[in-house]
Amino acid sequence: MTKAYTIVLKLGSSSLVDESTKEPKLSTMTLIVETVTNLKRMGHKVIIVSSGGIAVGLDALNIPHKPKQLSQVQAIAAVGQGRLIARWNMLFSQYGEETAQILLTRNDILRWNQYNNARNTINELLAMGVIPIVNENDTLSISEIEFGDNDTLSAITAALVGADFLFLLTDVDCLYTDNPRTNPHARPIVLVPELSEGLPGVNTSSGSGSEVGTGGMRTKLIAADLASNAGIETIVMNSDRPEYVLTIVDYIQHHFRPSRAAGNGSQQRFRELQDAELAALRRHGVPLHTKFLANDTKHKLKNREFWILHGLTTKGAIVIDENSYDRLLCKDKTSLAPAAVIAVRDNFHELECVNLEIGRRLSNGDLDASHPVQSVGRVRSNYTSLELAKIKGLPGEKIHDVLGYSVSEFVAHRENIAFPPQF
Ligand SMILES: Nc1ncnc2c1ncn2[C@@H]1O[C@H](COP(=O)(O)OP(=O)(O)O)[C@@H](O)[C@H]1O
Ligand SMILES: N[C@@H](CCC(=O)OP(=O)(O)O)C(=O)O
Repeated sequence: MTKAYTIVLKLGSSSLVDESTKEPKLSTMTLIVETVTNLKRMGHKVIIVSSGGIAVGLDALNIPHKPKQLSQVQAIAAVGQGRLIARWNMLFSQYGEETAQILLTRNDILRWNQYNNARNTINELLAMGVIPIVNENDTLSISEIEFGDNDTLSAITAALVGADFLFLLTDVDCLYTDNPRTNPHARPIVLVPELSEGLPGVNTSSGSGSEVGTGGMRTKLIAADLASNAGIETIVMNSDRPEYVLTIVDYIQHHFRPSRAAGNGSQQRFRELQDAELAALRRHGVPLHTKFLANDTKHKLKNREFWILHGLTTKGAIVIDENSYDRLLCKDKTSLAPAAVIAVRDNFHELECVNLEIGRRLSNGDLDASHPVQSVGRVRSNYTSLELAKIKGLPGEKIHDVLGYSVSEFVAHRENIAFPPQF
């Protein structure tokens, strides 16, 4: 291996804790520590996203099942997170490696400078040779500010630091056509060139396979989609042989020739793609895993766009007309004027992140309720929903006349508008 990569390794709870006894899987953790140490010695930078705080807390407090009450879960996480990080520390210290704990909620990346601070801190740790270990701050997290699952958090972390690879280590070998725990006929999916085209014949609806996991394969697909949008390749693999991370990185670098342009195609084409890649894996002695290819540079989101689309929680919606949307998309990149706005939905404060939707305008200027609206992107609005309801449809110069003040002639400045990659 020659090129130095930045690699995010996400470990699910079921990989770190026995799902029934809740006892630590120390042998797996040791293998992970060895793998991370080896990757570091090869010149790669590694960030761990470690689940397991709640599962470890359940074990420490002798509580058999995760309670429903939020405050109890938060208390359990406070106990478990300390133990979890102590375990990682103890194992890494055997190899002379230093670790750092980073606990995040969406509140911590609410402002652009906070998001950048988080990046700077992680980069500084990497430069110091320290291994950052990230988890959601479950003790303080409530639904409004939570990432919800560590698959999503790991994708956001990977995008934050501009990683090359995101490895989701879990308790199955790869993505299958169906849950392999319940369907013995489920077939492996080893290559996904284009997640946005959907996955013909793949069912991930059964959720988590273990009592300690969150989200199952569904949240891994969401994470892969986010990472792909940020230009990061995602790999789903089994955590029982973490040293295979090295084999897989080596295979991707030296043997795998991605052809994302081909897309997934029809169900028949998709199956052929799987057969061809399975044969290649066997030929090169590479273990089963799923590769989700990344968007190319042209279709990859810039940092700030990623932050607006995926880092921030969204409230309400601003509905604009199609022509205004086309103007926002075009190359000269205009800002969003109040004249474009047809309707405002739900309540939001200024500079909160709001869904941007397109709808049809009736001749009286109102929204045509008989026509479906379509979500197209997100904006950070300069005005609250109440203010916008008063100034919608007006030219920017009229804002002062109506409100008695004007923060800006635009509803949202260009830098606060983001769209998913356009293919
Ligand atoms: N199509 C599928 N392919 C593979 N696994 C699936 C699929 N659908 C559901 N699953 C379940 O997803 C589980 C992995 O997710 P999860 O339990 O959340 O693990 P982790 O704790 O590693 O995040 C598997 O154990 C499996 O039961
Ligand atoms: N933040 C939580 C884990 C949440 C989560 O997504 O769990 P998992 O599906 O096991 O990766 C914890 O530390 O217990």
